[in-house]
Amino acid sequence: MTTNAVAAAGQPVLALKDIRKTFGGVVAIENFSLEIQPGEIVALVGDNGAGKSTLIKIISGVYAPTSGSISIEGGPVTMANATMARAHGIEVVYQDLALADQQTVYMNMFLGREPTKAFGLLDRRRMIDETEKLVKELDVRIPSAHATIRDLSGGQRQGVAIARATHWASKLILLDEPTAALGVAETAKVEEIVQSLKSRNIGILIISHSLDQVFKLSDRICVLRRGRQIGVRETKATDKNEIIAMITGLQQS
Ligand SMILES: Nc1ncnc2c1ncn2[C@@H]1O[C@H](COP(=O)(O)OP(=O)(O)OP(=O)(O)O)[C@@H](O)[C@H]1O
Repeated sequence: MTTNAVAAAGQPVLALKDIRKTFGGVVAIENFSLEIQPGEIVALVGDNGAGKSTLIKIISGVYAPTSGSISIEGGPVTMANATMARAHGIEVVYQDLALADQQTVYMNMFLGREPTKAFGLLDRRRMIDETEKLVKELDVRIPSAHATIRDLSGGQRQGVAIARATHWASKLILLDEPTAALGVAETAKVEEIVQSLKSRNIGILIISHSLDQVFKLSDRICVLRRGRQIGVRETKATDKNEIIAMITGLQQS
């Protein structure tokens, strides 16, 4: 084990402490603290406007928190922009699939981070090999690494987006409503892929409006209401009624 690995052992991949974010007079997030362990899936739930997207944007370097701290494997970091978050091993998968439609699957896996060989030429062989290996491992069923994104179904595209995040994320993947635009069978396939990421020892934070999905995938559930962290529950030790009551602030009968 390297010194870094020893230092990191037992540390959460991500620790947020007392995060607060305001937009002018609007308090979008207050007093938010959460730790995510390697191999853990944490679901972030809350009604519209609860602050979920704001939190994802803070973790991925899109917004700076107004106050509070972020640590990766125990070391404090500043996430000044999205590039910095990526350099810290954090990748985001959005519901609207930030893929280049006209490009092949393998080009999409490396967008902006293409490996090169002599004279700055793209190392296409390596891109194709790495793409094929990963889509096989994750069982993303696409015709080929050469397929063009626009010819794929929504589920296949989301599979590619998750594979890309998996390729680059050494610490954490943020999934923002990854199945919102998908049908039933495609959702099931994407859920299977997300589940399989646990064995890669990275942390996963997933935003979902589907409590079925949250209960199927997560180890813990974190509830936000109007920017406040209402509580975090072990998924096995709670039920939908309790989570709905936490989301709405109303007792379930
Ligand atoms: N750029 C911004 N400028 C001003 N206010 C903002 C901005 N982004 C978010 N907010 C406010 O912060 C609060 C949290 O919004 P956020 O989008 O994070 O919620 P959400 O839980 O992701 O909601 P949804 O489920 O509808 O996407 C809301 O009151 C919203 O209006």
